[in-house]
Amino acid sequence: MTLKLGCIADDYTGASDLANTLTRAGLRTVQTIGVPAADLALPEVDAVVVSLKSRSIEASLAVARSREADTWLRGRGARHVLFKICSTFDSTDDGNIGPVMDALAGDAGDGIVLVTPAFPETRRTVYQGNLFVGAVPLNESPLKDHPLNPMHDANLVRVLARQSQRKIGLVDLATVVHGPEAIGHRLAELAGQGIGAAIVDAVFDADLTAIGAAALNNRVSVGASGIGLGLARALVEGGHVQSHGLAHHADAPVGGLAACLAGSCSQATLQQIAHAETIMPVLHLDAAGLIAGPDETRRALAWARERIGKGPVLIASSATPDQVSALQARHGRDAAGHAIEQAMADLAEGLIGAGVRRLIVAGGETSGAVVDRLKIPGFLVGPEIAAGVPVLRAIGAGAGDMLLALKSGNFGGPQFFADALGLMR
Ligand SMILES: Nc1ncnc2c1ncn2[C@@H]1O[C@H](COP(=O)(O)OP(=O)(O)OP(=O)(O)O)[C@@H](O)[C@H]1O
Ligand SMILES: O=C(O)[C@@H](O)C(=O)CO
Repeated sequence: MTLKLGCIADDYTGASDLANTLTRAGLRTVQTIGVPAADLALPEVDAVVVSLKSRSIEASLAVARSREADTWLRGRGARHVLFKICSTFDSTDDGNIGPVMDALAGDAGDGIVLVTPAFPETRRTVYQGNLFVGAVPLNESPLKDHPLNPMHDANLVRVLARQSQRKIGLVDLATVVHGPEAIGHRLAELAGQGIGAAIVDAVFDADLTAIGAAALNNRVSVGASGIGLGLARALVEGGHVQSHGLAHHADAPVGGLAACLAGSCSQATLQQIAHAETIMPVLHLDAAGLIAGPDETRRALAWARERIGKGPVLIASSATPDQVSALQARHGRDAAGHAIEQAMADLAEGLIGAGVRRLIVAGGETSGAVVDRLKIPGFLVGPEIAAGVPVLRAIGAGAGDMLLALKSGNFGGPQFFADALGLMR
């Protein structure tokens, strides 16, 4: 295997978002869970997206795991490695975007790193270094209420400067519109001024093409699926990769029962759960009960077993920002988050034991806990359900023949669960 592109994603939904984007841009792509074991039979691919659950862990651990993935990817031919972060730059002043970027760029010998979370297809744009979610700045969007990484500053030059040892600069839109050479010249100018990373503006899809072409001149870049799209286009248009379609049998039916789990508390997910209540049984979990002990998950599994033979069900811990804050005040943010993630993993394990083979999970951290518990080593990419969310087919020993969808909290329309079930047969 000689990879044309290596990617390290800081959560599992973000990894599947990127794998979806690369696949649709013509790259044969596989998503792995962690650095693959030697016995994982990978198909011939152009790109590998190594999923880590590293977005909200201690920074030094995120750095160590990311460097392991970087070594594995470069050992299989990847000349360029994209560190895939959230399009809403989910992080705190303690990291982990800055520390991981510093480590990967230092290992690669890159004097300056191109950074952009822009992904116009999902209405994430960057202008003068400020991140917009739709029409509002990041700090006025629902991301200000994120349970783990509330975002209170839209200016990414400031945000990254608080996390990184490098000086952070800006490549503005007026430069980007003049193409990859102009971007490259500006990056060189900034590097000459001692700048070690630059937030790069992107508002339109065409900006991603220029940015991707410029990024390939370096060995590391940082961003979301938007820069991934730009990198893929540059690889195909530069003749480095022949464009391909979906992996063989990635979308073949598996049959079996279906279920949905929601741990995301995003505004989009809450809307999707409300719609799901019009088409399937939905159980709203007692989050405090999940933290208290196993009784709540036992109750939920019994509820599910009574119903899943008749059709899909949805089980949600999701709650409004006020409810989340109240629970976190009682139990602590990280402790509450971890306990609920593990409870959702317990539920997933129980649902698989009850015959579920088609599983939809809403939330990045929630997906990480579920996939780790199910010990799935990797995924092939199937059809796209919504922007940034593909059907995934489990691969690897012990995975069993399963279809999953790992939905980023903010992605998908109100009918997402129905749309996903319609594609996961
Ligand atoms: N009722 C609740 N109260 C407090 N925390 C909750 C509740 N339900 C879920 N959580 C926690 O909130 C966090 C949700 O994070 P997760 O990454 O799963 O979703 P997300 O951030 O919306 O998705 P993404 O990362 O893909 O954008 C998890 O730690 C989860 O355990
Ligand atoms: O880029 C995004 O917004 C998503 O892929 C994500 O990272 C969700 O956790």
